[in-house]
Amino acid sequence: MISLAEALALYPLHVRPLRTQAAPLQAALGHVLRAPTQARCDLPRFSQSALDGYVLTNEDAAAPCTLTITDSIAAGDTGELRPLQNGECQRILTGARVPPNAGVVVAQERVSVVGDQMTLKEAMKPGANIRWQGEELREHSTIGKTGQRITPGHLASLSAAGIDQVTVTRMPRIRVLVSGDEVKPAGTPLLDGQIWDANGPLALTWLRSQGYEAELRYIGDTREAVSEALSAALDEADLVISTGGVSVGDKDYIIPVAESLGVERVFWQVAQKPGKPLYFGQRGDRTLLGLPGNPGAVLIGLTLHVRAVLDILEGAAKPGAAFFSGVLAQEVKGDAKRDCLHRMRLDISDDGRAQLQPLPHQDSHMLSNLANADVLAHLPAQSQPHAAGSIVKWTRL
Ligand SMILES: Nc1nc2c(c(=O)[nH]1)N[C@H]1C(S)=C(S)[C@@H](COP(=O)(O)OP(=O)(O)OC[C@H]3O[C@@H](n4cnc5c(N)ncnc54)[C@H](O)[C@@H]3O)O[C@H]1N2
Ligand code: MOO
Repeated sequence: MISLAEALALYPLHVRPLRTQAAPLQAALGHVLRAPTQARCDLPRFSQSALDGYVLTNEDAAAPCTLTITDSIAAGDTGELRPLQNGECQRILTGARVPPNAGVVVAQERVSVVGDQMTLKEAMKPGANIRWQGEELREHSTIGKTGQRITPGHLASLSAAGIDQVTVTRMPRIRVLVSGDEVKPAGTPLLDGQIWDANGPLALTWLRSQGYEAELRYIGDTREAVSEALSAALDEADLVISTGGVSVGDKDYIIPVAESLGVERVFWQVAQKPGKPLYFGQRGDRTLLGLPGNPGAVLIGLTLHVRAVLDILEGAAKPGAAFFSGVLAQEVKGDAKRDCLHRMRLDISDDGRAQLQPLPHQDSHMLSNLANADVLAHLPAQSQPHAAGSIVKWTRL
């Protein structure tokens, strides 16, 4: 058995990022950038007004004055601009280009206008209310680094800088195999000894919530069924996620069958609770994560292990779940041998402290507390209890 930290450290040593491809920007949301992107223009692209008002020279704006309004410039006007003369100003709208010798823009609320005469009542600071060309960034400067996952805001900033195509990893192909003779899809009538499926919905909707699509297959507990399904999945997918059948029971076929199909084991069994009998193996560039069947173990498998593998496949700079610190609100029993991953409620107090409220029903066959849980707290292996008030790491569920 290896520690959770050791398991997470092994993924980057074995999983290789998928090949890259050019993608139109709009299709790149949620993908990881695999080459830096450079702005194709200064931002702002040209010096422009920040307000609806009047544009004048710095000399005229240095003292109260009355000026003649000679021109009007709107956002989107592309014609030649007439330079300002002393004693003159121009009407200007937000986002419009300023004339070449513009000094300031004054908001229309701060002046009085009679006919074509504009009166400035008080002196203005040079440069006021103009968004200067390149003040945010310069053409060719980097606005996206290799390894960043593209968010809507990042995508918008790339678009504003003239980037319409980016280099990203293609989306990983994922297959989910839910094993167990007892497991039936929700809605199916059950016989004694059968249960409704939790792992299939958990895996598929977790993947969808992270931006991935996957195909799901149910497999019965025979060597032949497991072999046929695993073989097909390993042929088709970059990542195969199975649930169940990885412990020591008579019908736990996932590992022996995978290895008979050429999968090489990297590890089996991680000192984590829940989810101890987790399996990680590879056949060439294909990865198999065999998650233990208890739904609580699947939750940890997805949040920590699948997350890390997907991030590496996509070339993310910081693979794996992001952890933050919080204060444990109540004492929690320790486990001498395994790191515990507890589902908790996160409260941010008025003084800004992240308080973690442990929830009942943490056993690995239980999921009902997820109706109230926001985070997974990582409680390192220790025999003594985790004291109320101690600082622990947590990640979002
Ligand atoms: N002698 C030992 N027995 C077990 C050990 C051990 O170390 N020695 N480990 C236990 C632990 S810890 C876990 S976790 C489980 C994992 O076993 P498997 O991966 O083989 O999972 P299954 O036996 O197939 O299922 C476990 C449990 O989960 C239920 N299950 C399975 N699939 C679903 C599903 N899709 N939806 C809802 N529930 C599901 C299944 O009915 C079982 O109750 O092994 C322990 N045993
Ligand atoms: O590892 Mo199991 O998920 O503890 O019950």
